[in-house]
Amino acid sequence: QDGRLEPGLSEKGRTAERPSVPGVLALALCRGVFAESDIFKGDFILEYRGDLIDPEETFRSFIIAKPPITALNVIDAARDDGTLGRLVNDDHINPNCKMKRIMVEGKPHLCLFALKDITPGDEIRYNYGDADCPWRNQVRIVKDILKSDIYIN
Ligand SMILES: C[S@@+](CC[C@H](N)C(=O)[O-])C[C@H]1O[C@@H](n2cnc3c(N)ncnc32)[C@H](O)[C@@H]1O
Repeated sequence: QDGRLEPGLSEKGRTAERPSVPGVLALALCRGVFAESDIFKGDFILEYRGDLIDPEETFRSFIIAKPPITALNVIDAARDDGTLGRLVNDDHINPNCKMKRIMVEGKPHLCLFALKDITPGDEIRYNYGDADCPWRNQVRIVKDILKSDIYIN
C-alpha cells in the first residue's frame, strides 16, 4: 500500500506506560509490534523473515542465542533486516495471532495469522510454544509476591 513491506504495523518501544506488570517487565519488553489499522480474524499479518539454516546450525545458534522456539529448525532471524517479525513478543495466555509454517516451492516460511480481530493500538503477540521462557516465570513470581504477606505497600 504505502510501499512498506509490512503496511498497517509499526514497531514501538514498550515503556513504563504499557508494562505487562507495572514497573517490572517494562525494561525486558523493550520493543514490540503494534497494529496501526484493523486486522481481522484469519488475516495474514507478517512473515517472520530470516536466514534458512540447517538443523545442526540451528541447534548451535539456539544454544547460543535462544531464538523463539517457533522459529527453530528452519529460520534464524538473528540478523536485523529491518522487518518486524523478529520483534513480535510472546503471549502464552491470550495471544491474538498464531505462527504457521507454510511451504512455498519446498522452502518453509513462518507466517503470522490473526486468531481474532485486532484493533489499532493492540500489540501483536503469539504463543512461542512450550519454550522455557524466563519472563513467564517472572510474571508468576511477581503475582505470587503481590498476593503474599511479604508484600509491603
Ligand atoms: C523475538 S524477540 C521480541 C522483541 C523484543 N521484545 C525486543 O525488544 O527486541 C524475543 C525476546 O523478547 C522478549 N520477550 C518476548 N516476549 C516477552 C514477554 N511476554 N515478556 C517479557 N519479555 C518478552 C524476550 O527477551 C525474548 O527473548
